[in-house]
Amino acid sequence: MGNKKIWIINDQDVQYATEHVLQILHKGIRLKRNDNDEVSVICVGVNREGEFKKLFQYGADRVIFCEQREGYSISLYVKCIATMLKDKLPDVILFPASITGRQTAAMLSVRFNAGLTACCTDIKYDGDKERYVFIRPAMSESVLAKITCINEKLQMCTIKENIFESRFVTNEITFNMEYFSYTEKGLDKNIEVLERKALDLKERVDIKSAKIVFVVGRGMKHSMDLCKTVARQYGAVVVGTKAAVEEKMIQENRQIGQSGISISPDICVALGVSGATQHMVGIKGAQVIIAVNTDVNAPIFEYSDYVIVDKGENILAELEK
Ligand SMILES: Cc1cc2nc3c(=O)[nH]c(=O)nc-3n(C[C@H](O)[C@H](O)[C@H](O)COP(=O)(O)OP(=O)(O)OC[C@H]3O[C@@H](n4cnc5c(N)ncnc54)[C@H](O)[C@@H]3O)c2cc1C
Repeated sequence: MGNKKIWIINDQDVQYATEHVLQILHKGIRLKRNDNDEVSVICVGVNREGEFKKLFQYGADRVIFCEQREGYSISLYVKCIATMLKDKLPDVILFPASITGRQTAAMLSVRFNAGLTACCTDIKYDGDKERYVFIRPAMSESVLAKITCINEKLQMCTIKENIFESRFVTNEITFNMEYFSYTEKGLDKNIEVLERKALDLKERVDIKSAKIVFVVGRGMKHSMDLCKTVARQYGAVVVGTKAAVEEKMIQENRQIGQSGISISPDICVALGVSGATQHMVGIKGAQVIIAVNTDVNAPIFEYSDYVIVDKGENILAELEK
């Protein structure tokens, strides 16, 4: 039973010590069985000493850094980390379940034939089997699956934000930096970044800390303008179901539920939402749920504090100031 190398892959190319990464870092530290196990954070991108310092303050034993000045490209990112992997052979790799993290984890797991568990809610180490055990809800949250990779040594998982807590460890740090060099050959470069554009600020809403949300479902397909107008009047953020995303009523980053985000607002007004379990897991933290649905038997009513059997449009018209 050798010493374990626990890796955390950063999903950013400038700001490395994000809250999400610090949360995963704290989990990585708790997976150490003794002082010889080592937790490393892997950073690919721009040299940022202040960010590295924060990673050490939050408990990283080592930062492995590969400088890439050309900006983010998934192919470069994956190839760079793959080269590091071959060289340094970690035992377990934890990724943020962000778009970049998920893409990178999927591509690397195929390349290395490694086990990959998506969206873990906990990780343990089984000393008898010398394997990590990845825990996550399955079958509509009715069971907790414990997943172990039995075929390959390398094991990976992705972790959503706010599953673990970050924890400041110390100001007395050692800058244990390891520099890694990777240069992509011109011909290998099959993706070119033409333009980098920041998201429209209007779209950067802080959904997680919203106090009032209007959740729209497919039933509101023809009433989105009215819904947005009324939401604005009440200072509410408009989010929705997977069906609402598929119908292009809202953007993907506003999807609530199992494959989206979880919210815990003070008031959640659900309009035209049927109440599928995959959706309800994302709003179960709401203080008060008010559901409006034309179907008296809509499952969402079972989870709601107030129910209104009516068209969503009628209720919005009543609410409009
Ligand atoms: C692996 C997996 C992951 C998933 N992840 C998610 C997830 O993260 N988030 C998510 O939301 N879903 C998720 N789903 C999909 C989920 O199972 C449901 O299909 C989805 O939530 C249904 O969305 P909906 O309620 O908007 O649509 P529908 O089920 O079509 O419901 C529409 C509702 O609107 C009502 N209605 C119709 N007209 C009106 C009106 N004028 N006024 C008021 N009510 C009206 C209807 O009675 C109905 O109840 C997932 C599914 C799977 C298999």
